[in-house]
Amino acid sequence: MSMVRCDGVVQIYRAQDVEVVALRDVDLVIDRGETVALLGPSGAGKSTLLWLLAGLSRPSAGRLWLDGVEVGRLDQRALDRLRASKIGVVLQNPSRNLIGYLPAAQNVAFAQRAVRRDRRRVRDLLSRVGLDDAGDRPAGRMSGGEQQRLALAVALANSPRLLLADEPTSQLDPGAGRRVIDLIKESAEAEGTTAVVVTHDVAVSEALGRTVTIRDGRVGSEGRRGEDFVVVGREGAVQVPPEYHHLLPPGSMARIEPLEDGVVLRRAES
Ligand SMILES: Nc1ncnc2c1ncn2[C@@H]1O[C@H](COP(=O)(O)OP(=O)(O)OP(=O)(O)O)[C@@H](O)[C@H]1O
Repeated sequence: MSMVRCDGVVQIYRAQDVEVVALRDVDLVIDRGETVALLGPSGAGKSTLLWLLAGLSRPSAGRLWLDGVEVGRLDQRALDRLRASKIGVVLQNPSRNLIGYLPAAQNVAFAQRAVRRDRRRVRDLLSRVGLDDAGDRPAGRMSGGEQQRLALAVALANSPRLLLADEPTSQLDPGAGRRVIDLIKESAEAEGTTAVVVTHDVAVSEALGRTVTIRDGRVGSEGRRGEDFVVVGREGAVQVPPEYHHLLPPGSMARIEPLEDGVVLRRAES
């Protein structure tokens, strides 16, 4: 069964009189144990999608399943329970994941409140993010990079089925970034944790099993094993990647030439 299934997911923000369509008809299936890098330009809708997958808001339209359960059918309490027991989240600003006055180790332990407490896992996670000796330090007194690593330990504390992380290496040097990547991959391999990671860090996207690129609120392309593919969306729509806009600029006319295994798009001379 898939861990994540989005079926025509739409997300609209309403601020005063203005509506922003952040996601439009997102179709996406992520299997259990997959590691996915969510890529795309600023404002494309990556954080919005992550927020929905975290159960932190509900889609404006469309259907979303997490671990086989349709989110729209859960009441708030059931959704909170699903989040606490099955989902781990690293938000973009790491301090938002942490309780500043609590020592690091207690932050990790607190994240186990909905599952069985496991002190060994707390110690092990702190060690794997390179914070072995920092367990007694209040999270609020840690550097941005330390908080970012602690936030990952907190997100993994409850052995989540689904790990969601928004730019988890943005404040880390390459060595610490590598540890974070390794921990995400090892969790997937050893525990079957599905991971979806928003990132601009090439080291992260290259290390994960699959890339999904969001452009203008849609799944524009996907990459597997180093090869990129455009995705034919609903009603047959395809996004021409920006690197080919000089050949086929947005708004230009094109001819479609059928081949046996697909079609070719050629700019029509005006
Ligand atoms: N709370 C909000 N209210 C109104 N509009 C919002 C809100 N959050 C996001 N948006 C808008 O929704 C769109 C998608 O934003 P989102 O943060 O999901 O993009 P992103 O791909 O994560 O960008 P970045 O890489 O810069 O973080 C943008 O146009 C953004 O301005």
